[in-house]
Amino acid sequence: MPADRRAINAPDKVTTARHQFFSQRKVPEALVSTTILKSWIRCSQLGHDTARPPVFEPLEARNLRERKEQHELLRRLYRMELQTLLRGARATGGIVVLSDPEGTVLDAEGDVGFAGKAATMALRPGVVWSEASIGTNAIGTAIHERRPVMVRGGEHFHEPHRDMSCAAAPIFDPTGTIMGVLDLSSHASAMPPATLSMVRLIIDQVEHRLFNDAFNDLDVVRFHTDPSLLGTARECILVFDGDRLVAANRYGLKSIAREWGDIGHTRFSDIFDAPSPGYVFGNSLRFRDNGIAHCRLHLRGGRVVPTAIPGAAEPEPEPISADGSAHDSGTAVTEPIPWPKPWFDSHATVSLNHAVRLVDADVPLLVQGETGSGKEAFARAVHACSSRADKPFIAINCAAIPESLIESELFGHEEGAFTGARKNGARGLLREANGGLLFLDEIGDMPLPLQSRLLRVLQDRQVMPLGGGRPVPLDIRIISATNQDLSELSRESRFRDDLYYRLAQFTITLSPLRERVDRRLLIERLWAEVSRGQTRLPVDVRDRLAAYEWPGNYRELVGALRALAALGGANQMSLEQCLPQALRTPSTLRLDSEQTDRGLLQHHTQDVIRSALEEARGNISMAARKLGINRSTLYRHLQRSITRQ
Ligand SMILES: Nc1ncnc2c1ncn2[C@@H]1O[C@H](COP(=O)(O)OP(=O)(O)OP(=O)(O)O)[C@@H](O)[C@H]1O
Repeated sequence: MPADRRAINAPDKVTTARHQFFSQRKVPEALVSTTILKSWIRCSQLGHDTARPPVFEPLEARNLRERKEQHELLRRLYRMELQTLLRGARATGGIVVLSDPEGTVLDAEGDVGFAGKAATMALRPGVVWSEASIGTNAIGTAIHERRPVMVRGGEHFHEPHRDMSCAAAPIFDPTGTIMGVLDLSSHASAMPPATLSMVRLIIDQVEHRLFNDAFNDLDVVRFHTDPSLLGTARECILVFDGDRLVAANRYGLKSIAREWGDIGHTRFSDIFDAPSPGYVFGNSLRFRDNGIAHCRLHLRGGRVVPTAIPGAAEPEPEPISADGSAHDSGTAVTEPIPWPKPWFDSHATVSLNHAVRLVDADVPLLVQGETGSGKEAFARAVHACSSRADKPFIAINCAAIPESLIESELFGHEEGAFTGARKNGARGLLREANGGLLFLDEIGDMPLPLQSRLLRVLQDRQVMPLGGGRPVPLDIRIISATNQDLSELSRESRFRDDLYYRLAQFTITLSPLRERVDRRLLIERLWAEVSRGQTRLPVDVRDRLAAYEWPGNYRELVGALRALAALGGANQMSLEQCLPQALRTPSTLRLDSEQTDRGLLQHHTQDVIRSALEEARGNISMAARKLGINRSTLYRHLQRSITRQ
């Protein structure tokens, strides 16, 4: 038989597969995709018989109308894309079909000729195209698989459907629930393989629109490594409530290697190098693995973090004067310099993650650190990332309240409890913090008698206001902070050791700013905030700032940067001139960190060489072999260290 006749008469793979599966009850090997094969198996188990047409009952007109109303948002989004879809359908002489999440066809339009034929095959509004109802088909199988599916000709379960091919993809809402399915169907032979890609592109648009004007009360992070894709349907979108991922688009999930099921269980700090979106500034987002993406943040309350996306400029905010009223943009008024957000390094971020878990698990924390090292900022970040983020955060500075008032401030009082008591009494800060987090700053300065009272409150989990009244149950999480050595104070009996053990069930020590290795980066970020991104910090000024000891830690640094921005930001003075006095005196500067690094490296190299020589009992060749370098290199190192000494 000539080759061409053989080709014409040979059954195609799908026909062979159907014969093996439906007639011979065999599993066809490599003739159809596993998606189709699995669907055939499912449909057989559901009792479908390929020889008989499926039995279905279309919805009555009234029920169909109701169903359409129920899915009005889906249909509106679909209609926005309809013209493009119809162009695609016309090209293949096919129809566009929209179904609800159960597979009920809501709308079907396109080529009149094919629409008539499709209707005879039951592909018309009101009919449910689930696998259970119709057998293997693109709509039902896409719903089952939760992904785009193409079903061509004989891949359909039932014989009558062999005449058509369908490409369908589910539309996901931002939490991963299927909202509906979009399908393009045409004559079996007319469907080009690219049809499914086109359906996917349309779905991208529909899903992207779901984020417009939504989530105003949450933080929306839009990002992409390619800045030109920001603002398009292919940008990655993640939505956070505090630090918890609560919604996303498919691109967002894919970029962070997560799935729909991870929504609600993933924290911002699991992915990015910051505790929550509120801690990101500017238009770059750093991943934990150090990758960088361009981003655009819409923080809760409608605040948009400024970015520099071409063609997507944000409207200029109206200038606000110190008293809060808007003023003419022409008036030369000095605007208040912003207070920058804390920017944690990787050590503090790890501690933050631990702290959030501990606080959520009701384990009291003690945060230690020098003055200005960010203890309160840290506690606030813990609160913002904890499950109590929407509950109160009450900070009490035990050193700042006069001793005579601490008791009533903390525990509250009844009316007339003491001379000067408030008219209707006071709830007290402990009760203000009920349900939320209490931050006891400078706990080491709490007077001893009050320590006993606080201990009792913590043990009994209830507070009794001064002057009597009924005890009030308390549900608070506690973070205490100190810049003193609390264990030392307790050894000297200046702090109750039982209270110490109660409050310090886990201790976190924040490092001083001078020990932070990414000081240059930190300074640049803080500067970008205080200068509103309008001036660049000269490299030498940045390096001087980075090299300073900063005894007042972040508080001092932030103060200096704000002063620099106020004086030099508008270029009235050079930034160099505006440096604080202490920074203009070279003796207060530490070694430049690169020099320090170089010194450490040299020191380390000498150590390694010394021990290799010791092990080799002074034998240069053997020591060089141990070190994996040649003898001349080792001689050069030895020569250098001798000249240095
Ligand atoms: N990691 C950080 N990055 C940038 N700024 C920070 C950081 N931590 C704290 N700050 C800023 O430094 C200032 C002082 O911080 P904070 O009050 O938290 O320090 P503290 O350790 O509680 O001080 P004290 O010991 O005096 O109570 C604040 O303006 C805060 O926003």
